[in-house]
Amino acid sequence: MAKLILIRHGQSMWNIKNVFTGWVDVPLSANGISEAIEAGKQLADINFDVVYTSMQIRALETAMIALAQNNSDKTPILLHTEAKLKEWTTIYDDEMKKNMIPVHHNWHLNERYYGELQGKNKTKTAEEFGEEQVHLWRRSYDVPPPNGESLEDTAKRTIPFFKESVIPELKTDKNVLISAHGNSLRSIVMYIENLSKEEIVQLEIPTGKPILYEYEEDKLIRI
Ligand SMILES: O=C(O)[C@@H](CO)OP(=O)(O)O
Repeated sequence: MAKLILIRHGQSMWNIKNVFTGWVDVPLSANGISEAIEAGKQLADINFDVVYTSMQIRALETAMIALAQNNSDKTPILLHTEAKLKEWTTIYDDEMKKNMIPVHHNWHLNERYYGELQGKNKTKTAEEFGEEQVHLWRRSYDVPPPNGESLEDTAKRTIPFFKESVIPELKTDKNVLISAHGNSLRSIVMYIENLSKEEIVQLEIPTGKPILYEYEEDKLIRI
């Protein structure tokens, strides 16, 4: 039975500083690296066939560090899409293909774009605009932060991508790892688990803790 694992990146350097990050490309903290190692140990016996990450370094680092703990002996290989890099990519023979895990990085999985809040301290922003307003910006489904994306806007890019790229892999019995972000993953979990606009407000996804699903008869069941 195909498995789908979602993981939010490990703690980033701006998670520690409590700063809105969104599309700012901040790396993992030392603690975030440890979280990715721990997650990788937990997933060590899953033989992954394909990996999807956002374009952001914290998600890529998390996937690669976690896979360094894997028992499968396959090599995760980042597939660049930029013209020159693609041109230089080797064509692998079947034997090599069996021993590699293609890693696709795609902006559709990027964190929710946080607009004018990016780079601002979360506590100070709540003091300035009020707890309630900031909570709406952070967790509601359809209230966008100033000049940023609402979760609904984020879902408009994550869900078509998930349906077009990830579901077909699961249908062909592939084990898939998605390494992404608190809110881009909230939109995906909302879709998979059919959560309402009210329920999604409550959903928090911690850093570096894998969420496991099994794909059976066109359904994803959390295990
Ligand atoms: O800053 C961000 O991009 C996100 C995730 O860390 O913030 P929030 O805690 O509001 O989901």
